[in-house]
Amino acid sequence: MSSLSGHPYLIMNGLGNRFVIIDLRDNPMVIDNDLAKKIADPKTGPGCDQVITLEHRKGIDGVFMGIWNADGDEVGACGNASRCVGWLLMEEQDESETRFETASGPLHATKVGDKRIAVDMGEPKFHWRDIPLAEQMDDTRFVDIKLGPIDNPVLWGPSTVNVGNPHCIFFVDDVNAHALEKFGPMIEHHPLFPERANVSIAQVTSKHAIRLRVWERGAGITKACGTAACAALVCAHRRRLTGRKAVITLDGGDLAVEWREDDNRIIMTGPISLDEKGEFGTDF
Ligand SMILES: N[C@H](CCC[C@H](N)C(=O)O)C(=O)O
Repeated sequence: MSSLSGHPYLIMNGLGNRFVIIDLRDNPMVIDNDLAKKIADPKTGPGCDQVITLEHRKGIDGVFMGIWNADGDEVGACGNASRCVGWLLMEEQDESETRFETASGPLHATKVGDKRIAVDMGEPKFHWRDIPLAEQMDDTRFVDIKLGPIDNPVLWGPSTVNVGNPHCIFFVDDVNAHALEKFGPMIEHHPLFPERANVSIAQVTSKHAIRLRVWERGAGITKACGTAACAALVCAHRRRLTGRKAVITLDGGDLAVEWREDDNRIIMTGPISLDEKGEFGTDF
């Protein structure tokens, strides 16, 4: 099994959501749980929220974007990293749009400005089996989740949605009034979510603006989460709290999200940043 020592990597971020991006197209290798954790942990590697790879995977045309959370688990979607990978491929191909694959399906990215990328994140899924939830819930706009030790009535009745990954969104009056670092992991690991969940608190400040804070599955509180921004917009619209377009303000900055009526697809637009070019040391 080839190692990563001496292999180059990029550090990129989307609104402070930090990624180590490794191009494995010329020397394919398996990133397992332990290696992903080692890369993501700043004590043992460059440190990041997610490890991202560019790969050629058997049976898949074009470039495949691999995604591993800091806890080492491989997942199917990462909105902020999708903008970064889209930008890298468009720079490489000298194009203003590009397509690439993920475990949750194909993505289409478009350059809409200098280091500003729009990604078509596909269609949301609301059926309880598609989130997935462990038991039948007929209205996933208001999920009856037993909060148990959290026991905070303000948090009752979150919305759930799958936007390539599972999300649970609590709508609150003030995002700063809730200890997300405490109840985030409890909901992430709640038995209602067999694949766990990304957990957000959303404060709707107008028909076209949402303030959002996120506890990411497998990564904890991050400065921004692109898929959570998409999840929050579609869930807010389903609850008649916003229109189909909104600016989502995360701790790290703003994303523009639109849930198109004509084709049911979610378009997420925001900045990217290339921060560093590095090389793995001999201990990899
Ligand atoms: N923690 C997420 C993956 C990364 C999502 C986030 N970084 C984004 O920008 O969407 C999950 O387990 O589904």
